[in-house]
Amino acid sequence: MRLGLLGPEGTFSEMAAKKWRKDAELVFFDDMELAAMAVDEGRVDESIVAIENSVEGPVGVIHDRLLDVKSPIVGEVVIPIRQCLMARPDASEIKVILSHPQGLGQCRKYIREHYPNAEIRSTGSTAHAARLAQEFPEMAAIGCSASAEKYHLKVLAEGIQDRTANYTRFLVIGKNLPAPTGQDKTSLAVYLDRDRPGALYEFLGEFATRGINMTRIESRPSKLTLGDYRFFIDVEGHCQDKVLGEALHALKDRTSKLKVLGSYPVADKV
Ligand SMILES: O=C(O)C(=O)Cc1ccccc1
Repeated sequence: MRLGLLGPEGTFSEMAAKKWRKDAELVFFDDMELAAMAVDEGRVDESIVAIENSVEGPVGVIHDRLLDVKSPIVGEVVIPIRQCLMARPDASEIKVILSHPQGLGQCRKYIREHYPNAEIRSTGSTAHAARLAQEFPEMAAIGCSASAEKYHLKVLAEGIQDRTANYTRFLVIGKNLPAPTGQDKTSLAVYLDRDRPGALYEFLGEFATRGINMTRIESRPSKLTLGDYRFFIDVEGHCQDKVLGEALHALKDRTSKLKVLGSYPVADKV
């Protein structure tokens, strides 16, 4: 089983990948979008990508990318995120702080208070930041303690995220839709006619009237014009469940621009 993810070694994505599947062969990509597309391209059997964080919010590019990905979402993994600041053991004064935009966004307060004059630079991943900090003594990286170990860096501070409770949810993209388990979630993307009052209300009404619980709604720009959006919606249930199946059927009659991204078992609570 080949599992694609954001690299290099030592990312939070690797932590999530190991939680999802202990024995997979990990295939690292330079950015998450490449990992998201890798199943469609036949490079891997599954991919794992971050979709949202409890402090910093959605990973926009992955939402947008899911519109083109043909392979279904087959699972989700939630992991706690504890951010560390790390630098070479012989680090000089820290002039530059590096991390993935999600890492920087989760530690804004810490950076502002402790390194108000540092230059902030975003990198492809937290492990990529650690790898750079290994080369330059004036740089520090924000990432997980595993990457400090991996790149022989000293942890200068631990648990520096703005909120102690900090969780990231990852999606697994795979080849085949898993069978219903009774504890599932379905992810959808929809583009609605914005010039009609009540379009979203009516759309969501198909769930509400059937007693289907919505667990998430996210809007993303359609990229067509300003003020035009797509909605990413998660609801409880599997698309092959009777009631949700009926709701989806009714919705497909309402709009041709509905994509079922996948149905998958709800992640274990963390
Ligand atoms: O860069 C990483 O380590 C990732 O896997 C992306 C990410 C970054 C910060 C928090 C969660 C996921």
